[in-house]
Amino acid sequence: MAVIENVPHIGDVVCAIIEKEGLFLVAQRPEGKSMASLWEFPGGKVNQNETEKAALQRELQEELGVTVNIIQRLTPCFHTYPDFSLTLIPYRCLLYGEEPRALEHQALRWITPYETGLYNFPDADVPILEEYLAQIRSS
Ligand SMILES: Nc1nc2c([nH]c(=O)n2[C@@H]2O[C@H](COP(=O)(O)OP(=O)(O)OP(=O)(O)O)[C@@H](O)[C@H]2O)c(=O)[nH]1
Repeated sequence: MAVIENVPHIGDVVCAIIEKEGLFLVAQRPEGKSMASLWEFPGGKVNQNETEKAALQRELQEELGVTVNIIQRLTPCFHTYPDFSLTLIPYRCLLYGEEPRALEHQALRWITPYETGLYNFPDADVPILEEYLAQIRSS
């Protein structure tokens, strides 16, 4: 029997997989927020009348104080949590040179693809990580 999920949809959330010299950036969500201490890709909700790319650059300025070079949109992931659903839209990005600062996160880490298993990510990130890791392994 099909289960009908009846939770609010928060809309589109863009996130950035920022790469540097074979590493990529993960950011730890702050205490006191939902999914505290999980590691995520920096980003946030797309506002009305805002493009995905503009939202991504705005969020990265707010959270990390950087502007990135947006390289590639990966496959969006629609996911339902117990209390809300979202569409998480990932972009591969490169840095212009500035070093990201943890303006809103507990911590930032540059990790190798091999270290991914050491970090706990929100469930919506899992298929995104799988697609990204498959891409870089085959390149
Ligand atoms: N930035 C980001 N958000 C993610 C990821 N995975 C994931 O499920 N999310 C969820 O997407 C939403 C992002 O919206 P937001 O950035 O505007 O919200 P927020 O961190 O202030 O959290 P809040 O909704 O608890 O206030 C959050 O509910 C967050 O938990 C991810 O990799 N990056």
